[in-house]
Amino acid sequence: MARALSLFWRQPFLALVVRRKPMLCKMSTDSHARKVFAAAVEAVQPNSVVRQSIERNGDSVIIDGHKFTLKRNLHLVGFGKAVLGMAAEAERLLGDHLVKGIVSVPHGIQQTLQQHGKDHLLLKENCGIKVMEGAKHNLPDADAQKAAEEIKHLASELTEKDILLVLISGGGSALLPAPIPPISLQEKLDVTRRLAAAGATIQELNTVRRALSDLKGGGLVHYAHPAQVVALILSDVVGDPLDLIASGPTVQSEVGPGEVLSVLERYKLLNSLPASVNDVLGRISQRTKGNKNEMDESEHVLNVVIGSNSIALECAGHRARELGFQPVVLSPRVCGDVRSVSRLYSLLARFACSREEPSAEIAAEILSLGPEVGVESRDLSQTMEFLDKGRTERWDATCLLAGGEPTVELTGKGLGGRNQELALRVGLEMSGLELPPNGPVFLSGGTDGQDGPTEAAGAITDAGLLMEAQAQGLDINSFLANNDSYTFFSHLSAGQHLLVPGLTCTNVMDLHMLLIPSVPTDKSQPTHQVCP
Ligand SMILES: Nc1ncnc2c1ncn2[C@@H]1O[C@H](COP(=O)(O)OP(=O)(O)OP(=O)(O)O)[C@@H](O)[C@H]1O
Ligand SMILES: O=C(O)[C@H](O)CO
Repeated sequence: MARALSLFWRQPFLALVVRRKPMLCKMSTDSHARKVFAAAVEAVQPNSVVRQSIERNGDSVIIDGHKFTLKRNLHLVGFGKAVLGMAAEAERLLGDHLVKGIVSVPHGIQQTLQQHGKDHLLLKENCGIKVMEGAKHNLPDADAQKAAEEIKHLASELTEKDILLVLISGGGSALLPAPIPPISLQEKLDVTRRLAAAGATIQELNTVRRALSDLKGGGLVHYAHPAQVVALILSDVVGDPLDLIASGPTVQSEVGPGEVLSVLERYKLLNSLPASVNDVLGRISQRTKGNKNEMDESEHVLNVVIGSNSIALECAGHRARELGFQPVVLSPRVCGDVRSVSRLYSLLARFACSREEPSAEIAAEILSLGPEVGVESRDLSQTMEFLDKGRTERWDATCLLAGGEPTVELTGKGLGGRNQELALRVGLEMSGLELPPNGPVFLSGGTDGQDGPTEAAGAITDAGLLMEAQAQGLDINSFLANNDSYTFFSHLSAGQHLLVPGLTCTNVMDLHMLLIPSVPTDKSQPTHQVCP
């Protein structure tokens, strides 16, 4: 068996320190999962990521190893759901050199932050940064368009002596709408809505948005030229692609018209586009990419990712270690259909908890899922190697962490989100397996604190889910068929499985966690743990 597995694993064993701690019961594991999730969210708070990325040194500032001289020449713009807290911290650190600023933030956010006691993420009155709220329900609207116009105006007045600090986070696309004339805001919105409804990914959506917008795809840099542009980015896209996060206003788009047209064709929109959109797409086809102006403009830009899913996973790992788990990070790029993703986690649970050597078939199935769920074979192999070591060396507990953004194909009309649906599916799949009764526990949560249109961020499940649901007269499969995971978890055990952290003020996609207890390899040993 070991030989069979070694065919799949090419990476050397990781050096590990094995510690002995008391075995965990399921209730405490559940609370540990919540603590680890909280640490992940804490690591990517907008104010702390900005604080960590800006080094102030008298009248100069160092960002990502680059030094800039401050001479009352700093201007600030921002757009995105987490940008207010980022701007508040930037103002605290650099406010004495700030000339003017404008941030475009979600409708109602200031009031919400106040109500949640998050005053440290709000800007002081008269601080020189104008806060413009818009994009109700995450959709571009006239208010967001006005903010985009003011941001464009601010950028276009800058000279080579100026620095433009650009704060970017998820939701930035809707908060910076600047359709290229003659496209109207409504026409642009209709195109993106139809693409989204047809199942286009965020990469595809933003490929099209960039082509129809004056500020996206490097447009903002164009207006700010010749000023120095420094963009601090909180990433909410798998793989942190600079040109796609908030549709890349500070990154010259390398994508030609062919790619834009092929997205529109893929979702059968090509023959039903408004004349204005066809007009703009036609003009883009004639524009030559990589011309001298664009190269000059790019030389004045520094783009830095200051917060991401990887950073959240790293800090989650530290917290897990403090709580007595051996952490292992699978990948920050988990995506694909929620069914394949749930299959992956239930297989990993089975693999880790096997009382005998796990079979080569499980390992092979895990590896075969890789391409569907966006995880490299190397990462899967390393993780299995780690889990196998934990199993054979009888570690007290292991914490497998991953992140990303799976997708749900909506077929029902229920209330739920991809995290709750994933947790429900993993719980259901684990219920059919022979697993120790004290674990594993699975958590899936959106780091923004909101999973789909629900007040929960996600849910926590384990192998006892099916029995628990049956005892309470809840039929998991009918809830799943109706995409009604939130309703299911609200009814189950008075909502105890729901993860409800409230407003987190950040967003670096989702976090997945599998907490795996120590598994006795000797069959004679009991597996039941009693909670104190
Ligand atoms: N009833 C449901 N069950 C399962 N998934 C759902 C349901 N309703 C919506 N979703 C999924 O939730 C996702 C939208 O979630 P959410 O509102 O958390 O946005 P998001 O993708 O995290 O965007 P943002 O980064 O802007 O917050 C969509 O992918 C959608 O398929
Ligand atoms: O604003 C957007 O385009 C999405 O949140 C991805 O960054």
